[in-house]
Amino acid sequence: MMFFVAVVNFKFDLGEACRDTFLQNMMMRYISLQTKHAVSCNRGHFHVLAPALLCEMRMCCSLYAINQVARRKQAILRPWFQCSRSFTSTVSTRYPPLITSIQSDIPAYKLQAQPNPRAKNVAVVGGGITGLVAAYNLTKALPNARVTLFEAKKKLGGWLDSELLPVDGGEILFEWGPRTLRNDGIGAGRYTAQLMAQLDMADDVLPTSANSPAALNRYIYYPDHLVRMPARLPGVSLWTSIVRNVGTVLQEPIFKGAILGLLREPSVKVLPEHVQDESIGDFVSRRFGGHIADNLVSALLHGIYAGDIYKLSTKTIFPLLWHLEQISEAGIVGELAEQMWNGESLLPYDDIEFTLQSDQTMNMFEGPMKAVAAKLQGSSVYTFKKGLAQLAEKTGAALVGSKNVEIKHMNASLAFNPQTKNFHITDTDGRGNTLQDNTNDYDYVVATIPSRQLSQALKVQDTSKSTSRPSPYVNMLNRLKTATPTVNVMVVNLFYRNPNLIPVTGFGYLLPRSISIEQNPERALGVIFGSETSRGSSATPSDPSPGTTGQDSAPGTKLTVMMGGHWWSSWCPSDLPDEESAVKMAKTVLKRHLGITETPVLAKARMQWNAIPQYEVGHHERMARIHHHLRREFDGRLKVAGSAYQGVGVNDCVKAARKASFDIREGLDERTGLESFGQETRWAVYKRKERTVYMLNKGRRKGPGGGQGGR
Ligand SMILES: C=Cc1c2[nH]c(c1C)Cc1[nH]c(c(CCC(=O)O)c1C)Cc1[nH]c(c(C)c1CCC(=O)O)Cc1[nH]c(c(C)c1C=C)C2
Repeated sequence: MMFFVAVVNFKFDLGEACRDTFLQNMMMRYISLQTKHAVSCNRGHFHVLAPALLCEMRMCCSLYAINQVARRKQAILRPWFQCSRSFTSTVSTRYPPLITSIQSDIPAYKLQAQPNPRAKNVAVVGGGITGLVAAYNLTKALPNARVTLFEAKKKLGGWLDSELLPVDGGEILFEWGPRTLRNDGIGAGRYTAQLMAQLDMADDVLPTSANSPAALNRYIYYPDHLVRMPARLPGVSLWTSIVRNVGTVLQEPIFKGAILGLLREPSVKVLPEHVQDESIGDFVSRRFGGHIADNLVSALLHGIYAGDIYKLSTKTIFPLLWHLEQISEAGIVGELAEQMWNGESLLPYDDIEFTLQSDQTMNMFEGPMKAVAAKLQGSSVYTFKKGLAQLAEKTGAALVGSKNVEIKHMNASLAFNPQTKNFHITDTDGRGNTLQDNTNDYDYVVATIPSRQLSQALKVQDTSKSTSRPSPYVNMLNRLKTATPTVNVMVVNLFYRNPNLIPVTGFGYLLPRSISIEQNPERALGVIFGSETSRGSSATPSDPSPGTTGQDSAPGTKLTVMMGGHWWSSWCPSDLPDEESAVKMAKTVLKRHLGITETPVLAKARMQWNAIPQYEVGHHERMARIHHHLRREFDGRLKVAGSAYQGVGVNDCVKAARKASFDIREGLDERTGLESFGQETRWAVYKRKERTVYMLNKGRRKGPGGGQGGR
């Protein structure tokens, strides 16, 4: 089945007339009449989304008619008026269930017959999950090249850190970093699923069913008790669910102002065009009210970034909301409701395009892909039997088994030679002093370390030292140094003998910023009911050994308390609690919030310094500038990937690693990993029922065979 989508972009500059809503409405009605489709308008741009059964011919006739009107109106719509059909009928077809390959009628991107001949020696700096996956993909994409992975620490895997500890009657797995992966089907998660297929990991997967309490029951602690967030209730009818959820919303103080906020949202004024970004706190307060921002959204952002909503960027973290505000007449809520009603969601066009391009390299994994897809079917999140670190271990093991890979445990320092376009990498002591200089030169480098570390690893060129003004190179290093700040999170893992310790079932709970200091002097961000999320979907309440999880062989209750994050950003490191005090603080939190007084059989804390990058207001522009610097200074031979840049989730990191290796294989030297920040996001519509992706594009794209993929 083939669907057409046409987007008509009227662009006109009316001067004062642009503010004339009557004129705009008149035009919208006319266009709508002609095209028989809904029209939206934003600052003089009219958008017509005309999907499905409308044929090209009729669309063109309508466009012709619109052009005529536009010309006739020219007298009124001075000083100039331009009507253009910017893009029509890019098409894709079936989107398959889960993560088998996408089929598309988009003119196929032609993979280079031979991999990039310039890429003979490639270095990957950083042995976290991004570095491991980048190196692994490079070995596949460039079978004749040498790939060297540099990691300063003895251990590979970075933040993926799962520890198996003995207790009476078995073993318990504690996670110190991320603990689950989101099964998002068509998002970044598909790359992780493909990696799992490559590594033959289907049997290691522990899925959490989307219908399980762990997936459906999410709580926020406010003001002094747990409040279940509205969602379908497990095991009851839809109507009962709705009635109970409405009851909760009307009764609980956490939702104060929420209904009014949603109702008045469509009438909220759009930000002036010159505003490039806004904090999530300000954005949500402006459109929905401060209560929603402080009580609900701040809790959500604690669970992902451990960050401050008044610093985090809306444009980077919620690009869709940012976009909808710009384009929608009916407000964000109306727009989202309409999309939900139509069974649609908007996705960044470039993401879909990359999926289509890179999927061509994945066709050989049909069998293992199906096994992974079957394992993930119906799950919301998943982990592995030996914890999330198993993903890093398996990737590392595949690298060790690969002939063209070498792993060097050293502090890499990089110097670029613009003449040869090579990087010279040396071993330093971390303060810039060379320890050994026995490494090769590298044609490409994938840097997966945080931006601050990268600025230290890139050697300052001699020429810049003599001048009084900092050179562009030094400017770049300075930008990198401050590009992405981080927060520290104290992670406390506890294991109790009693399997029925928690008063509710679910994923856990989060604490919003609005919680009083009396209720949270420890600055806890959230508590995870670990036994629930790591149990796996096969475990049921009727299991012979209740409380025994897929990861843990001893029955009991596993909890994780997370503290600090942005709350501690302004604290002096010496004022932060040590790990012993942190365990005590976590126990106090659990006693106050959940009434737990039992002594855990196992309790361990670890301060995760600089654990979570913060995409603060202006991240987009900062990354765009760094992209231009990297291109200019290194001719595209340095690509960046990892949580400091394109997304903090493991799925995002796996995707960024895949993209870096793809770009090197294809010789796309204009790309640095940050190129998407340098351009306006284009959007595609995904129709859930038809499993179809409609490509929308603002700018004209080159026709079949020419220019796809931004080459
Ligand atoms: C070390 C603490 C971390 C906190 N956030 C992250 C880490 C590593 C990173 C993170 N957490 C989540 C995401 C969203 C995207 C994703 O890949 O799923 C990211 C990037 C969501 C999340 N947060 C918690 C869990 C168990 C999950 C995943 C599962 C789910 O959504 O169901 C718990 C949690 N993480 C942090 C806190 C304070 C917290 C509290 C309960 C900080």
